[in-house]
Amino acid sequence: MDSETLSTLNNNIKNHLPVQSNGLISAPDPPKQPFVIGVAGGTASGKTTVCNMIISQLHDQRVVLVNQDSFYHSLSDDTLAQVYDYNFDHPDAFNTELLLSCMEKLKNGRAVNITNYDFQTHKRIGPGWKVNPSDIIILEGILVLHDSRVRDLMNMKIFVDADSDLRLARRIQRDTVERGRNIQNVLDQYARSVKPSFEEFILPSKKYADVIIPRGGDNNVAIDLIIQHIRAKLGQHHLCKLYPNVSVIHSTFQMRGMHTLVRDVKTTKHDFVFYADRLIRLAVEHGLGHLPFTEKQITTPTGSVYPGVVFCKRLCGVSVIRSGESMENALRACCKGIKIGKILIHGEGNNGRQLIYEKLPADISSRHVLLLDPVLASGNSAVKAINLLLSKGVVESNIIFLNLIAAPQGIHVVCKKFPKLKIVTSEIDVTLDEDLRVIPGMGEFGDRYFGTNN
Ligand SMILES: Nc1ncnc2c1ncn2[C@@H]1O[C@H](COP(=O)(O)OP(=O)(O)O)[C@@H](O)[C@H]1O
Ligand SMILES: Nc1ccn([C@@H]2O[C@H](COP(=O)(O)O)[C@@H](O)[C@H]2O)c(=O)n1
Ligand SMILES: [Mg+2]
Repeated sequence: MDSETLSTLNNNIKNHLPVQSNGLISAPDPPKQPFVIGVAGGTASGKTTVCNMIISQLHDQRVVLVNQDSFYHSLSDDTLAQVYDYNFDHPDAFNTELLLSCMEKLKNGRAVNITNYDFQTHKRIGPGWKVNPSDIIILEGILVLHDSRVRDLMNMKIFVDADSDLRLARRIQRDTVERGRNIQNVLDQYARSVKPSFEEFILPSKKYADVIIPRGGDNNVAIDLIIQHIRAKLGQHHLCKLYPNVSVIHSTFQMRGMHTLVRDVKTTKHDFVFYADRLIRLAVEHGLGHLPFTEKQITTPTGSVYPGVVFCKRLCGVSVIRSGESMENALRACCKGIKIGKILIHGEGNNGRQLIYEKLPADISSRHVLLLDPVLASGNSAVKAINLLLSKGVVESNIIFLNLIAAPQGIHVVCKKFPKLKIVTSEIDVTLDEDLRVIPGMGEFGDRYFGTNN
């Protein structure tokens, strides 16, 4: 790339990002994308039944269901003449390109038109229905976990499992009643293409599932867990829309696994520290990603020019004693020689919080501050700590508040009072209990981390 192209490229990037008065470029916020759940499984395993149960129990218009059936290719008259040879369970039976483009549009906040599919005429039938972009998209169908491009759109992958004899029995019953078939048609099609394709394409896709639901719609425990998870996601989406400065680290099942260990009351101190440290490191890295940067072109050992950026240097950490101190090592590991200040606030419940101790860098007003506290509960201590930083001259928009978990109540309190500050957390919990403890939470973080609990 010549330097002119490079400079045009840099200017193009720069023109789309907020540039501060000091020339620093602010890191862009990723768009808040919907949470996509894929539900696969063999025919008549109960996919549609499970999805309908989830949707009716959620009773929330922010959830939308998209069926892979709507993307079956319509059969031409020639193919229709030999429909008994046609394999409706092969990946090629679907217009996956169209499905991908519809899902991409929905993910990017655009409405799409989706046609219905008629299992009797084997054709897509118009005019279809308008699907609005929603916070949760459930994509259901036999082969939704088969294609890696479709899988990559998903945040959660479910496989509905059911015994194959039961599936065949249900299919015979359903297809003779609802899909205009007779028993012989169903049995022939099952032996010729449904069963072989299940074994070749559908069953192997089970390995990609994050959650397997044995016994389909009869498995109320699994369905309840999924509903709880979706409710938590909906609450999170609501808060992130309300407060654009709240950033929740993208949830992966690795992260959920770490949260499961850290939150589990049975986890030993050793494991708690190990997994809390992993989560803290992620929160710190994510928080650093929100700092502004300056551009810098460098030359690589191959003689090529690389349009790089330089980290923001005027940084400091401030830990809220004691649990915030658990985050200091991760910050030091990421930012060599970083200055770290401390604040101790005392007080419980809704009664006034008191500042007991503070030790902050003398030049803190000219720095970006990473405020460290693993748990944001009521927000009372956070408000006290942030007010102290502001009284020292720190610019509100230069504060990034790093947490592992945050209660919605704490987020409301902090974001309403300090709309320019950024909160970075790895999970938003459900609520606070009457003692202002985060629920489900992880208990007294400091005690568990430093081993001072009983
Ligand atoms: N748990 C269940 N108990 C009894 N019948 C069920 C159950 N789950 C599904 N069915 C029935 O089995 C048939 C296939 O279920 P469906 O949800 O359409 O499966 P899929 O979408 O996986 O093909 C339907 O007629 C449905 O009513
Ligand atoms: N024209 C068609 C299209 C599909 N099928 C069968 O439907 C099954 C997928 O739907 P499920 O609700 O059972 O998941 C699939 O196994 C196809 O064989 C069909 O028979 N005719
Ligand atoms: Mg179905």
